[in-house]
This record gives sequence, C-alpha cells and structure tokens, in this order.
Amino acid sequence: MTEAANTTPVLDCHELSCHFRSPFGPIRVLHDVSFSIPPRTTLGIVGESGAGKSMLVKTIMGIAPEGMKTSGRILADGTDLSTLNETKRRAFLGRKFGMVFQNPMTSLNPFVRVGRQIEEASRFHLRLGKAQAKALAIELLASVGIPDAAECYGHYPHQFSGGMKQRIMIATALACQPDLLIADEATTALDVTVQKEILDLLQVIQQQRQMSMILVTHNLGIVAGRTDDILVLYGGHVVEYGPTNTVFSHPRHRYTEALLSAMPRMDQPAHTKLHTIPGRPPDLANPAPGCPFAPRCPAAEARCHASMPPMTTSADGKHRFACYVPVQTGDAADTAVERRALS
Ligand SMILES: Nc1ncnc2c1ncn2[C@@H]1O[C@H](COP(=O)(O)OP(=O)(O)OP(=O)(O)O)[C@@H](O)[C@H]1O
Repeated sequence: MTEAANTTPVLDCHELSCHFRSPFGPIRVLHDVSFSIPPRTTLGIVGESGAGKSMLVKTIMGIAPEGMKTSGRILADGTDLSTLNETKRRAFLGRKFGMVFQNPMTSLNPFVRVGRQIEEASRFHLRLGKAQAKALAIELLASVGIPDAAECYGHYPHQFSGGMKQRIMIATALACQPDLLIADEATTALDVTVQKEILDLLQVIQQQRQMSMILVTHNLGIVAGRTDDILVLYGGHVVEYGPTNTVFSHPRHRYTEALLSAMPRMDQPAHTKLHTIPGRPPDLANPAPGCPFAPRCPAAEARCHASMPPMTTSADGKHRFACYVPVQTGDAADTAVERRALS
C-alpha cells in the first residue's frame, strides 16, 4: 500500500498580531494576520518598506525584538507552538524551519570558517558527530553551487563574493533539512544578475527537497512565476491573499492593483513610464480608523476612511481581500467575512 501524502500545512498562522509600547502609546505592527502554507508550496509575502514583512517572519521564528508583544496561534506541521516551552520550541523551530536573511555579510561570522558555520546547526539539532557534520557541510556547499566544496569548506567568508556568501547562507539554512525555508529579502543586497541566480537556486532546491518556502520581498517581480500564493501586507494588515496567478491576473485590492501597475513588464514598449503610488506609507504611531491604504487610494469612499473593510472571500474560497470598493472582475459571488474585532 502506498503512503498517502501528508497534507497537514507546514505552517498555519491564525490572527497573528504584534505591538510594542512607545512614548506615543502602543504601536501595532501586525493586525490579525492569518495564512496557511501547504506542503511543497511557496508563499510570497509582499509589501513596501515598513509593511511588517520582517516582523511577521521573525514572530513566526520566535525572534521578534525584545519588547514586541505578540498574540495569535502558530501551528507548525500541526503542532501548536504555544504548547511547547521555550527550549522545546527553539529546538523544534531550529529543525523544522531554516531562514536566510537579507545581508549575508552580517549573518556570517567573519572569524569562523564557513564549513564550521554550516556544521553548527546539524551538530546541535541533529546531534551529528564531527565527521558526519563535515561530510554534510561539504555536500550542502556543493548542492548550492559552491565549486571545489571540499576546499571551500575551510575558507573564511571574506574569501567569497556576495552571491557566494548568500549561497553559503542557504547551505546553512538547509543543514537541518527544514520543512520550510524562509528567505527574507534574501537577494535584495545582490546585483540583479546574481539575484536571479540565487532565486533560481532557491526554486530548484525547493523542488528537489520537496520543502515549502516563504519568499519575503518588496518586489512583486520576484514572486511572479516563483510562488504558489501571495500575501500582500499593507501597514501590518493583510489586504490581499490568494493564488499568485489569480492575484496577478485579477487583483481585487486597490493597493495590489497599484503595485502591479508600478511593476516593469517585459511586454511593455521600452521607455514606458512606470506608475508610482502617490502618498506615503501609513504612520503606525497615528493609525487612521479605516483602511490604511485609503489616504492613497484613488477609489476610496467615505466608509473606507471610517472603518477597516471586512475580509471578503471569493466564491471558490481561495482568494481573500479587504476592500470596500474592490477591483471588479465580473465575479459577483464574493462572501464577506467579518474580521475579528480589533482590540
Ligand atoms: N525593533 C523594533 N522595535 C520597534 N519597532 C520596530 C522594530 N523593528 C521594526 N519595527 C517597526 O515595525 C514596522 C514593520 O517593520 P518591518 O521591518 O517588519 O517592515 P518590512 O515590511 O520588513 O520593511 P523592510 O522591507 O524595510 O524591512 C515598522 O514600522 C518598523 O518601524
């Protein structure tokens, strides 16, 4: 008998919120963020600077900055993380999730040989012996495209280019064979051609290892063709969430629509002027009562400024958006789902 494929979401987040205290009162950085990542799929988390993307993944990884109060439920492969004590939770997350940060220059220790840095996680979490951990580190270096992996094992970070350092960071994140790899703006600091190489590498690794992946980016172009689903964040709110193809072809939230029209496209004639989104991102210290995008939205009505729109779900249940005046698609069968009252 063949074993049924596991369909339990690798990550299930329910109403994640976080805030911190400031001299101006509490500042909410995330508002009831919910999403789910099925096995072997990739989620793109998109939004402009300050939208809360990094805070979201840091909250999931349990590394939100000190003073940040978080709430909500996180299930990793069906396990509710709140049921684990701090030590168990760290061990569990260290094995299940790997993370690649934006800047490999600051993530790698300049004084430690790269092989040793890759070995650290597998020795700690998988309890591998010295020889086994070294063999795995060399195998991982080779798998992320480092030439002469056995020799490079003993090199220091400064002996590698930026792109190679990022490959080493990916090898480090893969050391415990995670179910989920989180890449937080992992290519932003790199040249455009190297960016593409690293994104292609991540995609190949995701497919080879049958893992799930989160690509965090401010650039919609990065998630196009590389993700199954997209979560669009604005001012700490999920404004749109759904299958990438649907969101690209039929965006419903006005912010997503604006982001898409600000994106350069191959099918546009050269020198086409790109749209920009007028106005400024919301001031989290002085949140307006309504939709955070309303002050910049060309379609905003009085109600958009007065209260946060409820989350609406498409007829097939796969596409969600929080907008009173969504972009029309001809599909009228959307269902409004009231958000939990915001405290
Ligand atoms: N250590 C911190 N303490 C307090 N507030 C913070 C801290 N780090 C970030 N913030 C605030 O949280 C909000 C979300 O920040 P976050 O870094 O998650 O945004 P982002 O979408 O990842 O943006 P970027 O792409 O610029 O990193 C911002 O308003 C930011 O000022």
